[in-house]
Amino acid sequence: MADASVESAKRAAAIQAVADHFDPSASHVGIGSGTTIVYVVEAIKAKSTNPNIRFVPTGYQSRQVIVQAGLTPIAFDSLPEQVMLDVAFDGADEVDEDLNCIKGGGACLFQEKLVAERAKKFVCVADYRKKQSRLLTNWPTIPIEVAPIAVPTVLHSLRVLGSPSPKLRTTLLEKSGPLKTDQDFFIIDAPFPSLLIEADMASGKGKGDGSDGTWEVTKIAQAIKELTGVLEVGIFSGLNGVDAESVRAKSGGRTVVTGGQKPVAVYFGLQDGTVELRVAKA
Ligand SMILES: O=C(CO)[C@H](O)[C@H](O)COP(=O)(O)O
Repeated sequence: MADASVESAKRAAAIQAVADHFDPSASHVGIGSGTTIVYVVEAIKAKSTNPNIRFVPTGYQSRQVIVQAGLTPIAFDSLPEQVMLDVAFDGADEVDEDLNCIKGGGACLFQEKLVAERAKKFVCVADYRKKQSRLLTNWPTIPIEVAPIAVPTVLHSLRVLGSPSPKLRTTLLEKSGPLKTDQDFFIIDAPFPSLLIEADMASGKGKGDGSDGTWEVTKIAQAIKELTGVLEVGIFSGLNGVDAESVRAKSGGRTVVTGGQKPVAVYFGLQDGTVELRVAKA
């Protein structure tokens, strides 16, 4: 059963995030997946006056939420090539102090990453349980979307990378979510020791490349993504949309930046009813 304090924390954070980042004159808005996003859509619906806005879902559940609110969905692959989303909102399973996120608790990470990277700014909304200083503190595992035929080899490779007991997801987590993804792939949940951020490497807390048992957020995401059979990894790290755009602009548009996965802002609903904001460092 939903915990009332958690639910009101999600709602408070959603209302604040939408007040700060949803512009009713926007033309395209990304909508993530999960339970928190329902409150975001509720707040958007209350503020939206423009019938021409198109909402881009991150999967089946997300599309249902958009349609049930009476808003108009548009499929990600129907977006004209030049169109960027004005903003994308999504939940997260855990967020560290550099705004790196773990996502995929609801098995939607692949489309969530496509949508986040397509947005000029990506904004996360979460309750207090998700607010941590390092990833893999409270949320135990990295969700990884894998082709069914590759599950045994990816499980083996994850153990080689240092995950003590990666497991194929065969039961629902506490939240609702399919065991097969919208792509008909599987999810492996891989535990690792809590992940280092750049400041930890600078202060000598570990090499962060797995050689001493420590992994830095982006390095483990890259190492897992390189495994054949892995479609996507539920770590959102690297650049945020604003920084990615400035890198592209400086190269005259010739650099394809894989990134823009990180939120520019995360709104945490707290237990006392207030909302705490974490923003990207300047
Ligand atoms: O990544 C996700 C789904 O794959 C969700 O955004 C994440 O799990 C947060 O969900 P909730 O808002 O229900 O806590």
